[in-house]
Amino acid sequence: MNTGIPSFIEARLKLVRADFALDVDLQLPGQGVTALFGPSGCGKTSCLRSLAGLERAQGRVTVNQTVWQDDARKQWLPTHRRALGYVFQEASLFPHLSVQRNIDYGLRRTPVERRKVSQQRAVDLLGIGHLLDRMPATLSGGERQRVAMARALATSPEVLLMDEPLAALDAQRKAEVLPYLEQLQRQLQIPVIYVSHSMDEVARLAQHMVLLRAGQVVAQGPVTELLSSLDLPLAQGDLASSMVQASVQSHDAADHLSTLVFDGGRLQLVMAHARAAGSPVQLRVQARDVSLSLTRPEGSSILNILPVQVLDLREDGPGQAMVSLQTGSTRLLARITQHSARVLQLRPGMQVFAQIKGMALLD
Ligand SMILES: Nc1ncnc2c1ncn2[C@@H]1O[C@H](COP(=O)(O)OP(=O)(O)OP(=O)(O)O)[C@@H](O)[C@H]1O
Repeated sequence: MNTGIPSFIEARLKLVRADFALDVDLQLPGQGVTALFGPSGCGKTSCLRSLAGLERAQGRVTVNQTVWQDDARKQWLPTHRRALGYVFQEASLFPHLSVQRNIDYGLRRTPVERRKVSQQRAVDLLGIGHLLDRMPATLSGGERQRVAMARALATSPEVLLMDEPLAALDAQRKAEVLPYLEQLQRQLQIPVIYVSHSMDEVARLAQHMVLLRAGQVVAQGPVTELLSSLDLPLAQGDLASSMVQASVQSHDAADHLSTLVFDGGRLQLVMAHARAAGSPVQLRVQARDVSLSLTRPEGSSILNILPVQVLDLREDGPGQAMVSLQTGSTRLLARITQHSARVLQLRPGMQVFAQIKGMALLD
């Protein structure tokens, strides 16, 4: 949405290669995580490298109203003069320097008056205090990546650019690093642009998303909106899902059942480990796990039944229909058969009941 107020990051970039052209116009927020998302080869890395000045795209880039590049005015800041931190897929630490000295190296680049994140803070946030004397070759992949993030943070960047920082890690190491990324995001006011092709990662980390395809922006906006927009490929097919931001209201220890509240109602979820009342909880609800009925089902084993309004519906492959739904400000998707959509005579604006058969806890 163009409000006339400049976004924190504005980038108009064109890059032409033999078999590929990047042509994007980005307006990105100054807080939270923005995911650059799309299929392999769509230009995510090229876009990130162009923002950093590691790739010589044509156009204009401003960050917090500082011009990083403006070809019309022949302005170009080289990468080392852009206030950014860059984290690559494979941690690129200096092998001959200890963890401490790797971090010092990042810090030296930052003039004292621009230092907002102390070295101690960066070390604490990434939980690497016990690793400072170690050499990079002795670290696990996950630890190396945490050090790389701390080094990037210690430069007090205006923006952190991360190119699939978890891609080289196995599932267990990923699970180890993800909480640090979340922590970093919650505790600091530094916006992160995060390249990923994993929807799980995006759903868990990002609030904002740029959807790329063949070098072009298909859509950009809040993740929850893009996920449930029936015009976009994310809300199509068997893997479509929506997100619910909730918080814990109470926990029944006997049944391990937590009651969660969100803008749109209440949900109940079995949680092995109780969380304190008020704790935030992020849920992913798959469209195929949501069914619809015209009246509130009685005597069902399904715990979560919500009154919702039908926003829109589309055919979604042979015999299937995708229905977008709203309750409060929360959007849900239901993937049902076209037969059922016809029998229920579903139309935009109708009030129905959504039964949620399952949901995944994302954090
Ligand atoms: N240095 C290069 N020289 C020539 N072509 C390149 C170069 N780097 C990338 N490309 C091409 O540019 C296109 C975009 O690549 P890019 O790496 O930006 O995509 P991506 O979305 O990040 O992909 P992936 O998810 O696989 O990492 C691809 O067609 C790729 O083959």
